Order: sequence, then structure tokens, then C-alpha cells
Amino acid sequence: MAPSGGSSDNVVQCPVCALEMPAANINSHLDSCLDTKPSGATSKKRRLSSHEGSEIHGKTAGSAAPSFPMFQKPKPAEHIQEEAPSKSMASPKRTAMNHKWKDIHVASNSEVIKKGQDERVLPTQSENIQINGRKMAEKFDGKPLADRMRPGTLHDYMGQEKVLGEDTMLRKLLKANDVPSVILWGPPGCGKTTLAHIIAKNTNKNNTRFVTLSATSASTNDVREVIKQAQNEIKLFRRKTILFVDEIHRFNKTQQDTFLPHVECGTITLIGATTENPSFQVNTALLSRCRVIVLEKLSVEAMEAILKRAVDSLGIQVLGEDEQAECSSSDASEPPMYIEAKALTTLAHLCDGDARTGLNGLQLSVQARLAGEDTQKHGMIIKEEHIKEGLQRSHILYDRAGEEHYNCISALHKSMRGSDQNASLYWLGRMLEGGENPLYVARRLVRFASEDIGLADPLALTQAVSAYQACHFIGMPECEVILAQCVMYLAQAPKSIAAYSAYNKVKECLKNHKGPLPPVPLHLRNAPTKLMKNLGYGKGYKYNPMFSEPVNQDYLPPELKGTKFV
Ligand SMILES: Nc1ncnc2c1ncn2[C@@H]1O[C@H](COP(=O)(O)OP(=O)(O)OP(=O)(O)O)[C@@H](O)[C@H]1O
Ligand SMILES: [Zn+2]
Repeated sequence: MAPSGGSSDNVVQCPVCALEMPAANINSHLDSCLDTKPSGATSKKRRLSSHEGSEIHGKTAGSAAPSFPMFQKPKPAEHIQEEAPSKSMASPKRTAMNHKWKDIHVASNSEVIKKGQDERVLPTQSENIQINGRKMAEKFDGKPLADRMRPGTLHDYMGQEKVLGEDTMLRKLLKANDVPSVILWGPPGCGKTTLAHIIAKNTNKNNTRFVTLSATSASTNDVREVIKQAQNEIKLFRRKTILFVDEIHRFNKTQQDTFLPHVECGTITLIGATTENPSFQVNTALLSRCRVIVLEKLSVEAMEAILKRAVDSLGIQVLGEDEQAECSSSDASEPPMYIEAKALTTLAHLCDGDARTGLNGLQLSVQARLAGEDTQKHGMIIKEEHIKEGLQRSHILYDRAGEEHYNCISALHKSMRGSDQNASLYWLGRMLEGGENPLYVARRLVRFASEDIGLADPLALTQAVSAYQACHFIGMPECEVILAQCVMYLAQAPKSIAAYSAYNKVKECLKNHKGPLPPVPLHLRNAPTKLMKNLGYGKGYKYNPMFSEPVNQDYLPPELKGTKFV
């Protein structure tokens, strides 16, 4: 990069080599510069943790330092796939299990190539059958299935009809080529990043650049750099820049201040993605400049369609309940592969609306089967149990909405109650590593601090509330240590259920009371008006500070005299 001098209006920066020069020189410079520099490519990089040699769910976008496609020859126009009905919108009503998977229409793979949306080279239907284990293993090489399957068009984008169905605002704006700055809010793996890419591809066709930043790792300088490039692009080529910011709620004040004015004046169209409620987590200045689009967990039907598309692209055939896998024909060099329809349905249910989890689970199961000895000889069928194994091995079988969620939180609570900090930490880890919402755990810690520790150490409540707030500010993964610290504190603390059980006795008493509840004794009532005073309100009340010796006075209604809750 060239040293940057003071830029004035007639000084521009070369979008290729970033050298600054008088505007008059730029054209001749570009001619020579373009011959020597290859164009860059932008892609969202994910941090992938590897597990047993295979890549698995990596939620947090990692090291995405910006890489700028400074100048790219315009690509062929891409159109919104209006004519093709969205599969999930068609929502096939399926009854017979056996036919279910076949009814889901997935664009044949050769179609995908024709549309030229993707560099993925996918097999045709007849080739599918020929695909063998070795080829399959090659297919997985390097790139997670979820990334490979990332749809490039709305046609392959499943679900989310509330925001993308006909007559929705976003649809109309996309059609009109007029995408405003938006914030996409939704749970992990529901398609935020994917949608951002699709929007970018569909906007102004050749006249848009797409740049990605991750709010967790981008520096203020990175942001400045993006803006500078965007300004040059507008000046030189009249090209707009769409800036995609992942985890936008993590952007700090300086970063926001740096680019907000440029969002406002239209140099940059911002697409932010966040898993957190933007009304709490996103700066109000930013929020007021963007429309918030709420994406939902993917439905089971949408998940099924996504999995079916992946299975097709891998050349795996879906086996209905009473279908048998055909024996490999003699001429095929390697046996064909199958997956039970039931296995796919189970996977669609287990991944909790997170397509990345679903696709990674599929990939792991397939890879595990490929490694199996019997597979080589007899061909392979992926069954429900393999899917479950696959998910378990990648530690993602943690059903955030279901039983596992309650089982683990209960185990944590009981371990802390038993003052076993060791086990407590284990259960905490099971939940957080499984993708549990840290605030859900933190809320439970707050309850525990009162219900189980209470007056034995009133500071515990302060600790737990602080932990909750800290998690709220910081988010995963950093907040995990905060929770660990609090869990250890609570496990070590002395325990008392005095307040908890006393209050339960009060509730019990109220519940079991027969007839009308006793009135509040007159002497305990306040008498703000004369009438009330005349009615005897407050009469005979002994104001404690006026007495030097202990005051003898009843505070319970006479009917309850002598009742003990504590
Ligand atoms: N609606 C969808 N239709 C088809 N595939 C999808 C959809 N949503 C997600 N996927 C698949 O899941 C993968 C992950 O999705 P994506 O990166 O868009 O999720 P995200 O919402 O940005 O998640 P995160 O918050 O974890 O970054 C994609 O590569 C794609 O293969
Ligand atoms: Zn140059």
C-alpha cells in the first residue's frame, strides 16, 4: 500500500493499488496498474474448530480482516429467481413418509450450473449414481458442506417467507433494486450471511461491490480503509459498496462513528447481522439508520429442503421406509450411497433450525460412514443412528429447546446446591459449548443465588446479577469465564433456604385460606385524607422510632395472630 497523503477533491486513490494521485492521471495509471495486479476476492471467513480431522460448526466469525475486491471486471448479470417458486413457500403437504423426500423439488444440479450462479460443479442425476466413496471424500476436502451449499439465489434460499414472501417489503425492494441499509437479526445458521450475499448479488447487478467485515476482529483502520475504497469506487466507477458486518452488535463506538456518516450519505449500504436483539445490543444511532429484518429459526420443512439439496449434490440417494438399497451393479466401480428418509427427517428436527448445524451433522455422518470398513465392500446406507452419532461426536447434539436443555440446567443447579464446583463447571461447559444462550444460564444463577444461598451470603445475589449484566455486555465466547467464576462462587458459598421456604409458606397460607381474605388492620393503614382519619385509619399505630424500648404491636391481621412463616 502506498503512503497516504492528505486527500483533497482532485486527489483520488487507485482502487487497485491504493496509490494516491491527481484525478487527471488515474486513467492512464489504471491501464498499467490493471495489467499487473490480480483482482481480489472477498469471502466471509469462518473460524472452524476441527474435531477428529473434520470441520465442524464454527459459530463465531473469526479472523475476517477485510479483503477488498478493489476492482473486478463486472460479472454477468444475475436476476432474482422470480419465476421459480420457492420450495418452502410451496410448502408441500406430504403424507406418506416414503414419498416425502421425493416430492421436495430441488432444482436439478445441471440447472444450477446453467444459471452460472456458483462455481460449484455439481453432478447431474445420472452421474449421482456413479459417485463413489473416493469422489465423495474429495468433495469434502477442505470446505465444510455448509459453505459449499450456501445458496447464491433466492430460489435456493429456504424458509423465511415472513420477510421474503411475495408482497414483503424486502422482496419489493429487491425487485426495485433499492436495498436500504438493514440489520438482519436471527438465530445462528438461519441464513443471515447467506441472505446478505444474495441481496448484494441482486442489487444493481454489476454496479455493486460487496465487502465483508467482522465486528469482532475488524479494527477502526479496517473500517476507514473500507470507506476510502468505497468513496473511490463511487467517484471513479459510480459503483456502490455494500458492507456486510457480521456480529454488528460488537462494533465499538469509534468504529460506528467512523462509518455512520457514510451510511447516511449513501456511500455505503450497510447490511449488519446479529444474533442478539438489536434494540438492546445495537447502538441507537445505527439502529435509526437501518431497517431491522427479523429472520427466524428455520422450520423443519425448510431444513428438510436444505438437507435434500445437499444430499442431491453429494449424489446420495434417499431411501423410503420400505425401499431397499439396490445391490451395486457389476459395472459400477464403487457402490452407490443411500440415506434413509427417516435419518434426514431426524436430522432436520435435531438441528434446531440451524442450517449450519444440520449440514455439518450430515457431513460428519457421511464421513464417518465412509471411514467404516463394511462401506467399502457393500455400499453404504446412512441410518438414523449414524446421524445421531454424527451429531453427538461433534458435540452439537444439545437441543436448546428440548429436554437436554432442561436436564443440563437441572444438573448444574443440583451440583451447585451440593457445593460440588467441579461438577458444576462441567455442566456449565456442556451447555455453553452446546450453544446455550449464556443469559439463560445467568438468569438461573441469579435465581440460585437467592433460592439456595439467600441470607447465608447475601453477596451471592450481587455476584450473580453482576455476572448476568457482564454476560449481557460481553456476549459469547468471552462471557464464559464470567459464568464460570460465578458458578464457582455459588458452589462454594454457604447455603440457606430460609427466605425461599418462608416465602413458600406465605404462598401456601394464602392459597389455603378459606373465605374472604382478612382486611388490613386499621392501625396499619395510612390516612392521607380526613375522611380516612375519621374512619379510624392509622388509629393507634405506634411509630417505632418514637419509642426507646421495643414496641409491642401486631402487624398481622388478628385472624392470623401467631402464624409463623419464618
Ligand atoms: N435459508 C437458508 N436456505 C438455504 N441454506 C441455508 C439457509 N440458511 C442457512 N443455510 C445454510 O447454512 C449455512 C450457514 O448459514 P449462514 O452463514 O447464512 O447463517 P447465519 O445466519 O449467518 O449464521 P451465523 O449467525 O452463525 O453467522 C449456509 O452456508 C447455507 O449452506
Ligand atoms: Zn494502481
